[in-house]
Amino acid sequence: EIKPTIAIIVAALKPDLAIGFQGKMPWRLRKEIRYFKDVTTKTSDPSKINAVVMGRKTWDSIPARFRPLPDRINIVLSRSFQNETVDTNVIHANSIANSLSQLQPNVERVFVIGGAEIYNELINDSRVTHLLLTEIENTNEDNQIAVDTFLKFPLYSTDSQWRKQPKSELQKFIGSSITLEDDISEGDLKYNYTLWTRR
Ligand SMILES: NC(=O)C1=CN([C@@H]2O[C@H](COP(=O)(O)OP(=O)(O)OC[C@H]3O[C@@H](n4cnc5c(N)ncnc54)[C@H](OP(=O)(O)O)[C@@H]3O)[C@@H](O)[C@H]2O)C=CC1
Ligand SMILES: COc1ccc(Oc2cccc3nc(N)nc(N)c23)cc1
Repeated sequence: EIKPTIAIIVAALKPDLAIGFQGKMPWRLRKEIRYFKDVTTKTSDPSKINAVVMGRKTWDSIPARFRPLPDRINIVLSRSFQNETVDTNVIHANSIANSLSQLQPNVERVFVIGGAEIYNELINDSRVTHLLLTEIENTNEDNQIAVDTFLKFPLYSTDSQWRKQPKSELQKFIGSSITLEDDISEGDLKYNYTLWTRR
């Protein structure tokens, strides 16, 4: 059967690729959150739906009134889950493999949305072929951002198998209805959307 594309989607602060602080995101970037919602929700085939995969701790930290993330299948991973559909659009699974075997045929793309433990495992899973990384930079060295959680992604080493794609490839991947701005600034933070694929 056709296998859905599996993409990691994450926003990280360069150069150490920080993503969290005390269980939450270290920043709130309005336009970036809209990009996340639009990219993970939009399908090219209107009869299909996308899925988002997250760790149990990330699910637990979504306020109950805001979960499941709307208009997407929500897959939650926990080692203590059986593999079952627990609610409309909510699937419990104890491995990414099992969660993928439970997907209906109308799923177009699968997005891995966090958190740290899930990211750092799945970046090494060959089924993950795309990385949508929002690269954030702090333009104010006098105002350091508190972080305590990092991606362990081998992106910048010379022998890395991940290659940053040109912006045109990112635009193709997300579709022309989503506008890609460059060097977006919100407060002290400046960020760019990037697409990486395995070489
Ligand atoms: N900057 C960004 O874009 C994002 C940042 N984050 C940040 O990440 C942090 C949360 O990440 P983290 O604490 O690592 O938690 P996660 O959300 O990664 O959840 C971890 C849990 O997922 C389950 N799990 C992990 N691996 C597997 C596996 N192989 N099979 C089955 N279940 C598995 C386990 O659940 P159990 O214990 O039940 O077995 C584990 O405790 C927060 O700071 C959050 O803000 C999160 C998303 C996006
Ligand atoms: C607490 O629950 C959640 C925490 C983080 C999360 O993921 C994101 C939230 C907001 C913006 C996000 N931006 C990018 N590029 N990637 C993500 N995974 C994002 C989704 C749910």
